[in-house]
Amino acid sequence: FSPHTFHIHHLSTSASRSTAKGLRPTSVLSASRSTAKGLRRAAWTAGRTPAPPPPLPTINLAAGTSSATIYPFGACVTSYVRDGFDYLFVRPDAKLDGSKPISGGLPFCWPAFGPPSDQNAAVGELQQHGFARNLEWEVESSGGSSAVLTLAPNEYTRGMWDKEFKLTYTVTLTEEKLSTSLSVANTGPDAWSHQGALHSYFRVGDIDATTVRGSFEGKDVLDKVKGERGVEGRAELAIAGETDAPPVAAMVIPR
Ligand SMILES: O=P(O)(O)OC[C@H]1O[C@@H](O)[C@H](O)[C@@H](O)[C@@H]1O
Repeated sequence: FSPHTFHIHHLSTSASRSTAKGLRPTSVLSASRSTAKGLRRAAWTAGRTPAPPPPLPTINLAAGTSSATIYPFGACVTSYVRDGFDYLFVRPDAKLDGSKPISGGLPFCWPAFGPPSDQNAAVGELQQHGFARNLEWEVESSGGSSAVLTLAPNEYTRGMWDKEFKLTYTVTLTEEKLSTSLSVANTGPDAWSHQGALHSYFRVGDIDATTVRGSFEGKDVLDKVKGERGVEGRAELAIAGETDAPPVAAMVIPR
């Protein structure tokens, strides 16, 4: 068994009530890209309301022989074990101390997915992936096989994004299935646009035997490894090397 991982972005936008979905696999980052990412992340986390001191608290769910682990930090499900197999993957270099978002499991990108852009009605200059992954969520209820977590604005979010909202994330485990549901409420008087993406890390047993099917064909993609835009010609993706090519439409809600 050799563990590999790929991300799958389940992405939706709500700018014009349209939705966009994108699937994007990736593997190991090159050193220079990783360094650049680290610097951007450090700038982003400076000034954030601190996470609780490590070790971060976790919520453990159980249903029969299945189990799941959730970090209220980022409302991130980091483990889902069924029949002895953990379907989720946490990157070996992931930080689990609140110093940066958790790179693993089912992290949330909200209220933005793509990088800062003056073309983007939803996010403007907001940091790529938004701020929901950077914050400790409230645990509204937890026990046995389900948990409900919420996130509301604070000084940190208002400093970047002056919108009023309430996010409610419900995680439910049964012996056969893990279900997650995110509800986004606008609690203020003004309309706003946003994007939400589950930046999922799945564990796979054999990357050479893995393909990802989705509505990729004909989509403009930004190939971040090659540093160029292109059009995806395939409907089913095999992973032959480092892959980081999100669909362009998923990254920006046009103004
Ligand atoms: O924030 P994380 O979980 O470390 O994920 C980072 C990845 O996020 C993706 O959205 C980007 O396309 C990648 O370039 C980047 O490496």
